[in-house]
Amino acid sequence: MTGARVELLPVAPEGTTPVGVMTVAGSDSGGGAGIQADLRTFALLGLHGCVAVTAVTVQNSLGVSGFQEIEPDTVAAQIRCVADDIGIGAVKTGMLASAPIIDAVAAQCRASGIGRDAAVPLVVDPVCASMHGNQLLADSALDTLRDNLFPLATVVSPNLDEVRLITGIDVVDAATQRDAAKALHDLGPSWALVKGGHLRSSDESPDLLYDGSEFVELTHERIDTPHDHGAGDTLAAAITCALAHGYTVPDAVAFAKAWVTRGLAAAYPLGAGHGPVNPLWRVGDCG
Ligand SMILES: Nc1ncnc2c1ncn2[C@@H]1O[C@H](COP(=O)(O)OP(=O)(O)O)[C@@H](O)[C@H]1O
Ligand SMILES: Cc1ncc(COP(=O)(O)O)c(N)n1
Repeated sequence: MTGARVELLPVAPEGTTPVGVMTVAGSDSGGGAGIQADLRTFALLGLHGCVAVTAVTVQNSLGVSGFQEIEPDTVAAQIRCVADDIGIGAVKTGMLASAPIIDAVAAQCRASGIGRDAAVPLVVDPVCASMHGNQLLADSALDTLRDNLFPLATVVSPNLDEVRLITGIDVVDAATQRDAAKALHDLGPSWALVKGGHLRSSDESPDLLYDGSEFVELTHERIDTPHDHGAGDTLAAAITCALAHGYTVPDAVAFAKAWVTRGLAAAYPLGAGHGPVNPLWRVGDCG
């Protein structure tokens, strides 16, 4: 299957330093989501990707059978040492696993000038569970996520299950999607993005962005594929790349939406379960 043409980001000439971005996320041993998905998008969009590992998941195409968290101080130290030396154009968070890790990440972001009121934009993808339903964030961490990380975010990007956990709102149509965007925005991010990937009632994939005054609707065709592992990570990673290039949030999300849709159109089977969103189409495009 081929998808629509995507306008790409500028690429640094050979031998010059590309724009840098960082993901603060969990490792997916199956290579479909988490850090592996983020780095794939960072690289294929021509950015230099840095990583703060939060957890190591034991995961394949069928699900997550366990994970080991990284010490909160070690997570924060990874952010600090990269910010102090390499510099970062934007940061994305994904799986954060626990309240102590969220607290450490939020404190380090404040200290390193990362966040909505600082120089470096912060994309918070509040990963709570895998697409297979395996829990990736402790229930006890939801309050910390809402109170300590959301107010720092330039944009938050929950899927509909995460919206329900965070706001209590069950999004079933355009009206409840607006209610959810308002409730998320009330938690303090500059922009709230309510992803409509799980709204299976239409032949579109409607996402809704809100900054407290303006709603921006971003809709693309729905791709008919079971291979959508890592879609949320890929979207948030591409938003992060575009923000690092200086895009506004609505332009960054519009760019990322086209990127993830193209990756879904190119998705491939893997193992016995769900294959990943596939930015590797870009390699063929280059050759
Ligand atoms: N089948 C699909 N076709 C087109 N876009 C999709 C499809 N599934 C998800 N998306 C889009 O991919 C992005 C990630 O959405 P979603 O699947 O809701 O996130 P998550 O992976 O966090 O559950 C969103 O922009 C959503 O609209
Ligand atoms: C390490 C890690 N991070 C994020 C996800 C969510 O991705 P998905 O919703 O596609 O399972 C995941 N499964 N694993």
